Amino acid sequence: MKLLPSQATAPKGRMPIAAALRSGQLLAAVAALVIAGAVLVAYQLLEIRQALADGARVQAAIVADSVTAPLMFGDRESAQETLRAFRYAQGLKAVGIYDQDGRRFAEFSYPDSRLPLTLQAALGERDGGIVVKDTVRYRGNVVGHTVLHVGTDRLRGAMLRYVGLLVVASLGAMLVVATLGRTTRARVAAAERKLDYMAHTDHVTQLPNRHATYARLEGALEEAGVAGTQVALLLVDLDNFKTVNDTAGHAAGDELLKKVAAALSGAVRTSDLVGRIGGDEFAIIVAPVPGRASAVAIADKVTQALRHPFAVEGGEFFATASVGVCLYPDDATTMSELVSSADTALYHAKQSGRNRLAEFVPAMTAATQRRAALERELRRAIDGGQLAVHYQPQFDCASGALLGVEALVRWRHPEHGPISPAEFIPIAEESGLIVELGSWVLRHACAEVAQWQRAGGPALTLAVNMSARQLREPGFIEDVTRALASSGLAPGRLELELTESVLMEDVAGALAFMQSVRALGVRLAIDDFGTGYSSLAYLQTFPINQLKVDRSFVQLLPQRGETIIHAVLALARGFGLTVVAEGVEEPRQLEWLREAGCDVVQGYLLGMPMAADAFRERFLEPATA
Ligand SMILES: Nc1nc2c(ncn2[C@@H]2O[C@@H]3COP(=O)(O)O[C@H]4[C@@H](O)[C@H](n5cnc6c(=O)[nH]c(N)nc65)O[C@@H]4COP(=O)(O)O[C@H]3[C@H]2O)c(=O)[nH]1
Repeated sequence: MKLLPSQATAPKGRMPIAAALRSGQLLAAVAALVIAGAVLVAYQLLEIRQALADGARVQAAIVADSVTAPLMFGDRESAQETLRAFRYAQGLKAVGIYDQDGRRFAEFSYPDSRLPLTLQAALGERDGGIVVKDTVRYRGNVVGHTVLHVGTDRLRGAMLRYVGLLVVASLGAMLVVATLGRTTRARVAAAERKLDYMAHTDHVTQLPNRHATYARLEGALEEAGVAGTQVALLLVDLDNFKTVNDTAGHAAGDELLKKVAAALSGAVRTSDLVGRIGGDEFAIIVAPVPGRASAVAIADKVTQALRHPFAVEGGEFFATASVGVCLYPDDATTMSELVSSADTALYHAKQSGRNRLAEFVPAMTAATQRRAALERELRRAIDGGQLAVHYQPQFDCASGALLGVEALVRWRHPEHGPISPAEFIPIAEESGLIVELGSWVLRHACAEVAQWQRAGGPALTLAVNMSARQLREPGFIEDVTRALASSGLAPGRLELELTESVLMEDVAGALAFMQSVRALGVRLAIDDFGTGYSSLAYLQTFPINQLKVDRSFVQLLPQRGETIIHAVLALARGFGLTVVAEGVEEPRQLEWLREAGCDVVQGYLLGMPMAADAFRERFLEPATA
């Protein structure tokens, strides 16, 4: 299944930013409007009430000024006439005049708002309205009082209009805010979707990235745990992706990855998930899977899908893959265990030759752990003085004279004791440590062999093994030059041994490398000859000096293997090369080789690989004594 990044990633229980923003903004806007509205309404209420009271006070004062005479002369009619002018006054409920003793003298009022008979009662009576009083004086003496009673109906009406206006204004403002907010939110949501996509998608292949793939695996395991079903995890590692990147460039590498992603997606069902979890590593999750046989069948389909060449800019490339298969819950019960077991199976698939698939079996774990530990410790061993070079003598087959030595690296682990090069050299090759290790062996052996000669020993040829990785290392030729210069060993005394498979991996590269080596005057030999698949035509092209017949042929002698060795010897003579037979363990093998005309011999019969001191003692000191 192509994982939709948004699906894969929306974390449970978390509100997306846009939604949170939307509800938060709305609440804040409503709260702000309610508070501001309440403050404005309260303020307006006080203002209007104050204005009504002020107006009533002015009117009371006017009445007081105009009723002095009627009061003094007891002219109720004139007073009444004066008050009648208030029939047009808006909001007024009653206006009255009281004499100096506080008795009602005259009044104008509406029927339901009659003023009481006494001033005291009139001042006490408010009925929610506003009551104001003024004093009527004549030459400083109080002659009466005026009282005005103003209703608050107008106040209510004004407030209702004001609140209505406020609500309309607020709704308008909210509409504007909502329109602007919708645009902002749409932008935020789009940015959020983009971020989410980028965070969970591999930008080269557009497949779910490592994070999204493992999130999906976690979900699949949870579901399988509940439903009681099985999940298969397939880890797919491209075999030679680095070479494509190195030789054709990163653009071609990216294009190849895209095509591989499409091929993988095409090889599985749409309900399965394909993700890219590393540079050249993909993961396939099949959930649910009926059983182990189905998982292996899918893995097989995946390797088949990558068996054809892919056309990318810069040529056609093979992107064969190794696949590790692991099943939940049979092989692992947790996600990390499942991933690590699938990784172990992948490692074993690679070990057993590329373009393979391997199912996880528990026995794999111990071997892989040891390998990982050895890789870690080998790094320390190179600088930590745990390595040594041992020397195995090589002799002239006819005369028996010592001609040279082969340098063979040894690792004495502080806890595990000696570890075989057959175990740690492949680890060093895979991890790239071989570059550092090989250059240490080269420097060390050149210095030691040159020193023997300076001490009076014979001029020996030094054979040093080389791995494919060193051949591709740009600084290797400088390493050789430096080792020769610092040791003083003559270039013609150094011989680099390359295996057939190393040469055939990249013929053009190997040829260029060999020409640079030969230009230094250093010799070249093909190691383990006969075990690879060298085309004889290349023997003519490669500037080599010597063939080393593999010990598996020598050990068949004298009853079997004769034909092959005769053929090798004839071939070498034809091309002007010398032949070394390695692995000579028995006198009759030596005898046979001598009679057949082999040039050089090496093997336990003639001398085991030994430490420098032991070698000097046995082979050099008699000569220098
Ligand atoms: N059965 C038998 N074996 C014999 C006899 N004579 C020699 N041998 C063994 O055969 C191997 C010869 O080395 P190789 O084919 O280059 O194979 C080497 C070589 O490929 C690699 N190697 C060792 N040292 C280095 C090194 O410094 N650099 C690199 N790149 N590879 C190395 O490790 C391989 C194994 O090395 P060793 O364990 O030292 O094993 C050595 C040596 O001890 C014999 O008569 N009988």
